[in-house]
Amino acid sequence: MKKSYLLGIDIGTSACKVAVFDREGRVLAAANGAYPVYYPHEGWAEQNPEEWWSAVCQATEETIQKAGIAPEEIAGVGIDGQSWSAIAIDQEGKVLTNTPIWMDTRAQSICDRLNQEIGADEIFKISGNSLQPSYSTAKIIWYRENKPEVYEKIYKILQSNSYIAFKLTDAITQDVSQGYGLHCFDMKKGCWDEEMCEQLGIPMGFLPEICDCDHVVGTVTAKAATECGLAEGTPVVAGGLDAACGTLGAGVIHTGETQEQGGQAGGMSICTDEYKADPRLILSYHVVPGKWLLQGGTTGGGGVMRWFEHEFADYERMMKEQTGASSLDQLNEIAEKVAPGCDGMVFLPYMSGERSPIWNPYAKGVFYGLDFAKTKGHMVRACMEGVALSLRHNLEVAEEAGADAEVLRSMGGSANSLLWTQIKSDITGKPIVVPASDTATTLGAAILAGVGVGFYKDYDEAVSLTVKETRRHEPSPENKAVYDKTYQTYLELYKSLAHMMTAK
Ligand SMILES: Nc1ncnc2c1ncn2[C@@H]1O[C@H](COP(=O)(O)OP(=O)(O)O)[C@@H](O)[C@H]1O
Ligand SMILES: O=C(CO)[C@@H](O)[C@H](O)COP(=O)(O)O
Repeated sequence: MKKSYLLGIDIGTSACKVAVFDREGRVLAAANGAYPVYYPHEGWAEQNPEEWWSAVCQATEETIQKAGIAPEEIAGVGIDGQSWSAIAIDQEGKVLTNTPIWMDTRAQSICDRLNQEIGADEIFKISGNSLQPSYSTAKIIWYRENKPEVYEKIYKILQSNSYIAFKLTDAITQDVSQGYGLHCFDMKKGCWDEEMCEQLGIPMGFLPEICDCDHVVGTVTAKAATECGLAEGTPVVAGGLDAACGTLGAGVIHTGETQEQGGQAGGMSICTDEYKADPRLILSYHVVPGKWLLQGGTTGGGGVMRWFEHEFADYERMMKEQTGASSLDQLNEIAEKVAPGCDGMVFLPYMSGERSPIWNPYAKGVFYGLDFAKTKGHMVRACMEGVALSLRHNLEVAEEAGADAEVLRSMGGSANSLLWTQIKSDITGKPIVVPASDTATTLGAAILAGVGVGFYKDYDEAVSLTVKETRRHEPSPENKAVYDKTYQTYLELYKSLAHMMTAK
């Protein structure tokens, strides 16, 4: 049977997305599978990888069925996933406990201790990243100190995409783009650093061998085929970090090109061909060989709207039954009626502490500027502007680090909002191109599979065939002038409140 299609799987924070693409990047069908984030204590955020797998199985079956193709027509599968998991599996491949995810900051005191003992500069020199609790590193040590019954059974530590690759193929892998989660990963050489592993107290035996993201790690097993509806024997590539796959799926593969992301998390990734680290930012390898991504990664992105909708949109959900407009679309409508600058309201989007560039796990979300004249529309718009202000903050720090962004290429669910994308363009003063919103990340994963199985000659060919511009936003100089003032308030607000945002 002719192998004409590629399948991409994305382990996002709010849901897994699966999509099947043809060679030109057209989406034949897509499906989502939702799962919860558990917040058992303040600062904790966990997910159950077995729930990811169930969601992947359901969404993959649904996608193939909706596409109306035979599973045998799929030439390859690529998987991408959220960063900084610490999925502990035993010798039989059983998940030993829920994994703390990238939003989880429970291990702050372990980071403080290691930064003191080893030296924050020494750790940064090897890893290109400052040691913070959101990364995988301290989570593994947390198991040792707080869950010895789990720790003593650990065979390997996996990342989100490598766990799904394992469920599909039985192969235990670690791709190069997710290496940045561990501070014993040498960010200049792209391999584990044995000495730093030892200093940090991470057994080398826990860490799978590093491979390229487009490396075929195995084929779908008979068991996985029955569970998820793929054909036994379909090649699976290692895949990579979701932000990096979304970057590829948004067409960012050359130095200086920049992705802007609005999934649960927000931020941006600037593509570079030289090692350029800054302790205030995040550095990873791109999924495209020979490139790095200098990232701004915030905790509040699309997730802010998701939270707002969940807590405050009962009315809009009720109205959906009458008008057919989704609650998110209705929130966009009321926000659009409010002027840029939100009549002085400012929102700090630090909804799970904050990652770059302030790195404060105790930071909190703040609405500033409420009065009796303010409406729900003001609150929605302030949320959108706050996320865009954190994007500008990261871009300015990246500029200080020597990485300038000119045009931003958006990806993730937030790019569905024309208003939010325009706000981001106005606040940053940068043009924004939108190739695809919901399917950019799965497209990136599918491209990795395509390059891995020889469906595409190289990344240039894959991107030129599959990535199309769907719309473009130009910054408005008038709005930018208003937002320049809002930005100063935003910075000032955190500076004034930071002394209250500390450990209890
Ligand atoms: N029309 C919209 N307006 C505003 N936000 C939206 C809209 N559509 C989707 N989003 C946001 O996109 C986010 C989901 O993006 P997605 O890329 O699927 O996330 P993840 O990969 O983290 O699961 C949600 O948090 C949601 O609030
Ligand atoms: O940390 C990063 C990238 O470095 C985040 O992008 C997370 O990987 C979460 O991704 P989403 O669930 O928001 O897509």
